[in-house]
Formats: sequence, C-alpha cells, structure tokens
Amino acid sequence: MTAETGRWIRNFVDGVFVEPDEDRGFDKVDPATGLVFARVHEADSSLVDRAVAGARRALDEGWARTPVRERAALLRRAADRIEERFEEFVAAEIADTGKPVTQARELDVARAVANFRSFADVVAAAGQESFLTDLAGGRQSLNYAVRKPLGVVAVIVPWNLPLLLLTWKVAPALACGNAIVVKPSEETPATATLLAEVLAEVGLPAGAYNVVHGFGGDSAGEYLTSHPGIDGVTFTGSSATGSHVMKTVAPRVRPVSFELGGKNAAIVFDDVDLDEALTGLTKSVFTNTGQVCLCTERVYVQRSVFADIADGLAERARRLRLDRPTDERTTTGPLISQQHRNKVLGYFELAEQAGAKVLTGGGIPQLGPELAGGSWIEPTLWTGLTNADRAVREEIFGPVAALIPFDTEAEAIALANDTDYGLAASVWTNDLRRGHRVAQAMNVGMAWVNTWFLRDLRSPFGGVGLSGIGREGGASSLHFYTEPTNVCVQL
Ligand SMILES: NC(=O)C1=CN([C@@H]2O[C@H](COP(=O)(O)OP(=O)(O)OC[C@H]3O[C@@H](n4cnc5c(N)ncnc54)[C@H](O)[C@@H]3O)[C@@H](O)[C@H]2O)C=CC1
Ligand SMILES: O=C(O)/C=C/C=C(\O)C(=O)O
Repeated sequence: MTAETGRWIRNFVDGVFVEPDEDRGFDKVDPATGLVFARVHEADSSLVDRAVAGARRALDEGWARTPVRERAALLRRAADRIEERFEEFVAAEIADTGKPVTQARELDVARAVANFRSFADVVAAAGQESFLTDLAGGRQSLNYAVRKPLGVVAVIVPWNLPLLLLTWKVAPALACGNAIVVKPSEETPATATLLAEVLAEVGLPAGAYNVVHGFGGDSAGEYLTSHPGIDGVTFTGSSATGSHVMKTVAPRVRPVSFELGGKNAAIVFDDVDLDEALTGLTKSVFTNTGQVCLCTERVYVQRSVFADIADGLAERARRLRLDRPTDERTTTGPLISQQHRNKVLGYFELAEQAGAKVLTGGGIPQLGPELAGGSWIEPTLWTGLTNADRAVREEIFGPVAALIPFDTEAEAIALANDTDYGLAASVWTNDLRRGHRVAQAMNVGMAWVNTWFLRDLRSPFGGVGLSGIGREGGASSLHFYTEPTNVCVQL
C-alpha cells in the first residue's frame, strides 16, 4: 500500500486508499518554489459519510473495547515505525511546508514520535477517580468513574506544524479508544496520508483512522464538523474558523477542544542576561517563519535595555539564512502560501502607515531563480508602534514582531495582558521571584520564564479568550477524549 499513486495524494477511508476522482483534484504547491508537486483528491460529502461510518464500525467491532495495554503497545509501535520511516516523513513535511530540513527533523518528526510514546505512557499510567462517602447511619457509598471513549472524533488541523499537531491529537485519541476522521489542511495533505500507512502497518483496525482531504467551508472540513455521526471535534487553527466550527456543532451539542490563535507577548526586564534573552527571542519570533501559534509578536522591553535588545535582535534576524529547505544551513523557510504572504505584507503596510520604524526586513527577499516563485518574506522587526495599532493587536502569523518600551513591572504586565488573545507569554529576567510573579500574572494558558516552547507533553496546553477552549496534554487530553460514567454503589 502506498499513499501516492503517481502524483495523487489520496483519501484514506475505512482502511483503504480511495482511487482519486480526476474531477475532484486540487493542486498542492511547494511553498519554497511555487511549483505544483502533487494533486490532492478532494473528498465529497459521500466520502466523508463513508469515513464516519467506517470509524463507527471500527468502534463497534471492538476497537473501543481494546485493552489499554494493547492500545499503548500499538502507539509505541507507531512511534517505532515513524522512526524507521523518519526521512520519508521529513521529506513529506518539507514538501508540504517548505520548512528547513533541520527543523523538520529536530522538531516536527521528532515530536510526532514523542507524541505517540508520551501518550502510550500517559494512558498506561492513568487511574480513575473514586470517592468513599460516609452516610448517615454508618453506611457508606462508593463512587467511581469509568472512562469510555468519546466515540468518533473529528480532527481538524492547520498547516503550520501539520504532523506535530496531527499526532498531538491522534495519539491521545487512539490511546483512549476513539476512532478518528482527520481533515488535514488543504495546504499540507502529505504527512497525514503517510501516517495512514504507518498506522495500518502497525495493526490499527480498519476504520479507526481515516483521512479526508479538502477545504473548510462547503468542503470536507464542514462536511465533517456538521456530520451527525461525530461525537466531538478537536481543532487547531485560526480563532475565526474555531468560532465557525463551534456554531456548526452547537445544534448537536458536541464537545469541542480548540487551540486557536495567539498574539503572544515577551517581557524583557533590564536585569536579564542579554545574550541568552536574544537567543530565546530570536527563536520565539522567527521559528517556523513565525508560523507557530506560540510565536512572540509583541516584545515589551524595559527602557534601559531597549536599544540593546532592539539592535541585538535585528542583528540576529539579519543573520537568519533563507534558502532551500534541504540545505542543512537554512534556518528559515517560506510562508505557507502566496495568499498568506499577502496577508502578512498587508500588516507590513499597516504598520508603516501607523508610523513604525522598520529595524530590519519589511519586504520580499531576492533569493535567485529556483526560489523566486516561493512565498518568501523577510524577517521583520518594528519599533514605534503602540498597543493601539492593528499590527500589535491582530495575529499576523509571520516572522515579525513589534518592540515596545516599558518602565515598570506593573506597566509591562498591563501591556502584555492588553489583548483579546491569551495563549502564551514569556518573561525574561534574572530575578527568579519576579519571573514567577510576572508569569503567574499573565492571562494566558502557558507562560515561560527564560525559555520558550519548552514542552513537557504531560502538562496542560491551550489558551484563554480568543486563543481557545479547553486544554490538551497529559491527563487533560485523556479527559477530552473520554466520557466518564460515574457508578455509585451503596455499601
Ligand atoms: N494555530 C494557529 O494559531 C493558526 C492560525 N492560523 C491563522 O489563520 C489564518 C488563516 O489560515 P487558514 O489556513 O485559513 O486557517 P484556518 O483556521 O481557516 O484552517 C485550519 C483548518 O481548518 C479547516 N477549516 C477552515 N474552515 C473550516 C470550516 N468552516 N469547517 C471546518 N474546517 C474548516 C481548514 O481547512 C484547515 O484544515 C492564518 O493567516 C493565520 O493567521 C492558521 C493556522 C494555524
Ligand atoms: O503542541 C505543541 O507543542 C505546539 C503547538 C502549536 C500550535 O498549536 C500551533 O502552532 O498552532
């Protein structure tokens, strides 16, 4: 079995790759070159119906009742198999996104392996709640909750970290005995399709993992979220789409887990180790060309070190190497698409109209004929903006940040929290007490001190406000992907 027939990327439904319908293909473009590298078969509503029916059948035929130790063992085999096919996943991730090979290896594919291993451990170690209650008259009752799979779970994922985010949901969902229908982003269909091969190879029953390709509204995404046969939706993507999906599932009152956008702040105090802070900020602003929901787009810097941080960060941004993804020296890839680049360029224009001073970047780089058709953009830094400006309030999702000075800790906290989002923040200081204090004062789901994107997969991950609903990671994932039935026995 292979994921591709010629240049087609196919749907995987009820255990088999579906022969593509020539009339329902769309092009998959390589973001680094702008060249088409595959055709993708867009699933119609009847194919989505088949995927949901296949998932239900897999549950009913026994997958939902498979012992936990067998599910954990299957997850470990999936991790091993991804490792065996590591370079295929790296190649698919690069083809999908144009990201640098070193990142694909060290972050995306490595995290896919870690996601499967970690949730195998989490599910194998999970206990269940129980309460012994003293009753009047000396008797007792025993309450205990048994956790059952949620059922058929719709998994909708974006294009920025496609394999990482997919496996972050698929691993715990399967660990809990659910059956899944995945709708990858139309921009990044390859890795989800390759994962179908791996899961079949390691013995996942037919129907427990399905992939339907297509777009959002009036396409596979909406066919899936509006399908009466799904029992829950886990979604990562933009806040606007999250809100739309919520409305779609509302009439049938299905649970949702949403990891949405961010407009994340970094706060840099003047006692910081400048070099360490600059290394951390360079990562937090520019990793994955700024296309991570956790990336920093607002950098608040205490006034006495403002010039040092601004100059130092601009200097490091200029040192980033934009080049072919397969070149191991490349640090920074293109944006995902021309459409997304137009959006980011629109913010460059807005910022300049609002009086921003461009410290570095601000346009499209000249990278030679091979990459001229790609959606490349220059790493960009601004000063001179305030929290009132749209470029400082709205998620841009590119390699760009505004640097804004502050004087006091209270002012920094107020500026950082002045946002409709609430995903992540980072605090840079050598005063550990202040680090804890300020991190705890952030209205976000995740706050880092002197680091960024350092993950323990057992900890809760998610955001508040426009940044999402619920948490995933460790026990939080087990809670979302199961439904408890409480049993109360009078003893
Ligand atoms: N994690 C994050 O914070 C992300 C934020 N974004 C932001 O969102 C902007 C738009 O990017 P998009 O790719 O359009 O993100 P999106 O949020 O629209 O797409 C994410 C996923 O949802 C699907 N989808 C879209 N509309 C849907 C619908 N009505 N029903 C069901 N599924 C639907 C898409 O096909 C994709 O698989 C970006 O410019 C960026 O600013 C994009 C991706 C990830
Ligand atoms: O789970 C992680 O470590 C990272 C998650 C990143 C996103 O949710 C995102 O960029 O959308």
